[in-house]
Amino acid sequence: MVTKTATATNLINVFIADPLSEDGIFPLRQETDLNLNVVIDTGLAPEQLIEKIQDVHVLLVRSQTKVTREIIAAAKSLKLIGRAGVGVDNIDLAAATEHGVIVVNAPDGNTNSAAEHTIAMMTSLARHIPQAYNALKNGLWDRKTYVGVELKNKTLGVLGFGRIGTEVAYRAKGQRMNVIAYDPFLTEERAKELGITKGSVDEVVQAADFITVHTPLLPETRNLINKDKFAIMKTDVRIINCARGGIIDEDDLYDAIVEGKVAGAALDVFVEEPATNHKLLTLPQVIATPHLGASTIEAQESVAVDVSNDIIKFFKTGTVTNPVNMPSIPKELLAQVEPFFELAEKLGNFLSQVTTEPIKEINISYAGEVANYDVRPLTSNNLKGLLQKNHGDHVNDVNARYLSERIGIKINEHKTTTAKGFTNLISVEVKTENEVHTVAGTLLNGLGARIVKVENYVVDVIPQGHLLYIKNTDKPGAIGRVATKLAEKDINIATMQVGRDQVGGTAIMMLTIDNDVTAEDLNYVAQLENIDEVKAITL
Ligand SMILES: NC(=O)C1=CN([C@@H]2O[C@H](COP(=O)(O)OP(=O)(O)OC[C@H]3O[C@@H](n4cnc5c(N)ncnc54)[C@H](O)[C@@H]3O)[C@@H](O)[C@H]2O)C=CC1
Ligand SMILES: O=C(O)C(=O)COP(=O)(O)O
Repeated sequence: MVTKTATATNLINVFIADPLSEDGIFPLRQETDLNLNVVIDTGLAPEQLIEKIQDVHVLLVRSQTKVTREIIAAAKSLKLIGRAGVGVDNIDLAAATEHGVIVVNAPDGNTNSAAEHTIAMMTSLARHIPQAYNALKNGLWDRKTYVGVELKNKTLGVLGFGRIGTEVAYRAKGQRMNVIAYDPFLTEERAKELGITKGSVDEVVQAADFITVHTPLLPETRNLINKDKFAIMKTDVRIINCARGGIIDEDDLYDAIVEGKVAGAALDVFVEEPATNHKLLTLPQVIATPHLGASTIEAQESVAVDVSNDIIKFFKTGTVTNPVNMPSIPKELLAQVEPFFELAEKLGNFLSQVTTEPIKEINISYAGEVANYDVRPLTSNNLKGLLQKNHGDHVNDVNARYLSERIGIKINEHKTTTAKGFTNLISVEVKTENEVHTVAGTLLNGLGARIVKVENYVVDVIPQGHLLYIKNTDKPGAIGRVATKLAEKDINIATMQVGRDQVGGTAIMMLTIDNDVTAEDLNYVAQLENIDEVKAITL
């Protein structure tokens, strides 16, 4: 993933809107190559935040700050939103993508803390520790009310078997529990390897004595546990939610506890937070913490270090380690496709300057070695180049595909192994209502990028600097006349390539020139005999 980077001298305003570990943001504090201006201002109301982030390039949050569409739209200079944690349900990802703002999170840093908190909550729930503690603090030595249940030999149902779900399962096995889990990505082999059982959602909730959820909050996981699921659970089941409020239907959970189906629930998260006045908190069977799953010194330091490092990496290299709103490019793939990024972008850029009507369709063909790779990042770069003419800096890898589709461009990618004598060849064709244009480029071993075909003509042009694209009728004298006219305008030709379809037919000239040309210069050349079209292209 490569996007436009700020230069080292640019001031980069980093705004921290939620409390982060000071040790965790140490990488930002000690960064000297970048000109970072770090401001910490937490607990702001949305209107205050909107006012303060107009010139902010990076917004750093945890789960409290809701990064809404309005906030993203107000932050005109925003390039990156960093989430010091896992869940990004507090960030409007669609709005971020549309605005070309990359979102990064810290997926690994709080896994252990969240898993430990889940186990602590399960144990507390089984043994009524918070209730007993509360009674004793109030002077009550009550040993009868707080008789608990053991974990040993009980079945723990885990819904969502990602990082945290897996860590919870390891620990539950240490408590000698049986584990049954559901996750769309959990395979039979993996389950076997871990000594757990794989089941469907219904099989999990039916078999379990304790149920813990560890999915993200998504449209598909909202109310994953609802009254239909409570209906098929064992009586006296215990429920734990240290993931997100909303995965379990709160009203249905309340009813299931009151009806005596559910023996108790341990909740770290709620649909509305802060949840100080929640009806579930009135039930003695419910124990709760105020979203503390990730609140350890270690996790907070770790997640803040991870996002801080990603911010620095982004502004230095244009790449990030943990992107959320675009596919992450694995290291090996990045090494393979990165050399083609610039070529792909320039081919798109070239076509945007040749085309005079709105583009309706783009056909990108990858041939030779490059066709063996996942070429989606290259297509993004190509589209970025294509849209830059009209969208300028606003288009980047994050939103190039989205913006192209939004303006109705049909995107087709093809792969073929035959590259017509080249090791690699990227050919791009754009179609408008009345026009079709093509360009193809390659990377020459040790020599860099070359445009090797424009329309149907074979050329050999370095895609850099100022180019003139001239269409003419293949008649003697055309080349000389163009050269003379340009010289009259003090425009120096660095290189010139010519091609034609047949003797006396249509021909093209591709010139690289040392300086930019004005519209008047172009007209001057266009009026020459046998010259049909003159276009200036800057790459
Ligand atoms: N209470 C707290 O402070 C914390 C809460 N969390 C929450 O925990 C969630 C999980 O975190 P990780 O394990 O690190 O994420 P993860 O991405 O490693 O795992 C999530 C798993 O959920 C699975 N999943 C998605 N849709 C599903 C569905 N419909 N049914 C079953 N499984 C489904 C995914 O396949 C994935 O394996 C986060 O999204 C976040 O909301 C995370 C850290 C701290
Ligand atoms: O990482 C997550 O998803 C969490 O829920 C942690 O939230 P927090 O950063 O503690 O507000």
